[in-house]
Amino acid sequence: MLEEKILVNSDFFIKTIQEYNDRANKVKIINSVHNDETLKDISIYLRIRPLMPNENEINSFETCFPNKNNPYKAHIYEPTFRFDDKPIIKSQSFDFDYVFGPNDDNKVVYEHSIHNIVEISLAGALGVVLCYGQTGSGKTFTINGIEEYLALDLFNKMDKVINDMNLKSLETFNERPFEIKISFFEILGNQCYDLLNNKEEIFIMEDKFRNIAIKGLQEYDCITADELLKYINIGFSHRRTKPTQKNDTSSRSHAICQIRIHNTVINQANDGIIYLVDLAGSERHAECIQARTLATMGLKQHIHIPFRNSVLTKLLKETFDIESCTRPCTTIFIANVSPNCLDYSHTLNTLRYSSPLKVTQKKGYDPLKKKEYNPKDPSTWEYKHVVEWIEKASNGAIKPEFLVPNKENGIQLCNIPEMEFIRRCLLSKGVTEKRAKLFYLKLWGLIVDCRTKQRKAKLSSKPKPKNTLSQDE
Ligand SMILES: Nc1ncnc2c1ncn2[C@@H]1O[C@H](COP(=O)(O)OP(=O)(O)OP(=O)(O)O)[C@@H](O)[C@H]1O
Repeated sequence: MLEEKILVNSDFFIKTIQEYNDRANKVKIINSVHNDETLKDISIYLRIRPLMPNENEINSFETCFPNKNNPYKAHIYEPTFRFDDKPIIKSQSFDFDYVFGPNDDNKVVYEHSIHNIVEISLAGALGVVLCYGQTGSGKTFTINGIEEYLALDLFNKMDKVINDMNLKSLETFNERPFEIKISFFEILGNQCYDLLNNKEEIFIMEDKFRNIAIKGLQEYDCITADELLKYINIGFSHRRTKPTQKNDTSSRSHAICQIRIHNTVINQANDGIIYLVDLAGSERHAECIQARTLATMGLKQHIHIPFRNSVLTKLLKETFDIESCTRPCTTIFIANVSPNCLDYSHTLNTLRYSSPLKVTQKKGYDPLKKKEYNPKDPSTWEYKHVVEWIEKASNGAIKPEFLVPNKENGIQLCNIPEMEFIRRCLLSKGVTEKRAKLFYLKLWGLIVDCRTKQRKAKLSSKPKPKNTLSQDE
């Protein structure tokens, strides 16, 4: 058996991989254009777990490593054999928005990749964290750890946000400006079950206005971080698991923790939502993410996003369907892998699948190149156009100095979450919450119209079959 042969030759492989890896770490980084500080629409991270004690016992060794000098690169080494049975190594490298190594604990993962989501969802945005990978690669370990830090962070950050948003100055301020509600459910094939309500069946449905609603789901109000954590732990303990060779408690379903943040001071605003998703292995959602990242890259042809094909992607439609999404949305995709030599082919699959999801711009695409000004497309507006639009569209009622105090351009204006947008509008004298909400919808009407026109234009420019992603199955 190949596995036995690999383990028998482990001394050779360990030594050779070490040499290869030392060499890979010495390669100079040229023109690396990563910027960790900016919160992108979609970020793709890799997490390599440590070897487990039971793997060490059988003489297993590591084949996947983060680059020591370039945190955006990972290397994988295939232990294999020549035709004459001589052991050899083949190496490959993959790029990510960041690579977490076996020594990075959940706190590091949380602080580096997730914590920004808390602030934006308190301001009304949508934040989605998806963990993906083969069985036993550390998905549940990661999402569980993130949930614990997030629960504490959410309650800690509330005071800061109340001050930053100046909520106390609003007439409608009350003692509990944010209500935090949690629900926890699992998706098993096309069926969904409420993990906080005796696994009752629930239904994810799309109404005729294409809004998604979950029928039958119980939500629990949490006053403290401890309460939030208590529900998270109950949800996890009720999840369907089955022992596998790799993992005694392998998950068979997607587990989704939904945290809804309702702002009681600015009632008109949509709630901020955080989804934490522990995925059972399936590639349908990754296909949607892939199509979604392509859709943001300025490609000429229309990219079809097959989000209606699974219950999960239907639920997370706003994440995937950039044309109908009416609020800022941030998605964090964490690919989890095992470094164990015996998991080599699964790990390579995950790397091959997830690394290209990272938004790599098309040749010749320059995100900094100025787009030609179009009064109907906010993404082309400079600050002066934003000011013009605010004054004209609000008949002078909303003061640009309050809505865009940092001289925001059109893209930045569209990225202001709803609650924050409404709050800024309320700083102009005489503006009511309802009027502020209508003004927000006016802006998003423009954005959606513009996206729809772009899609139609792309559709009419007849895509070449080899580049399209339009087959649903
Ligand atoms: N980064 C890590 N550090 C330490 N231990 C880890 C790490 N990642 C995973 N583990 C351990 O590895 C084992 C498998 O992890 P986990 O259950 O999270 O895998 P999984 O990908 O969710 O598997 P499945 O899909 O079968 O549910 C667990 O015992 C977990 O504690």
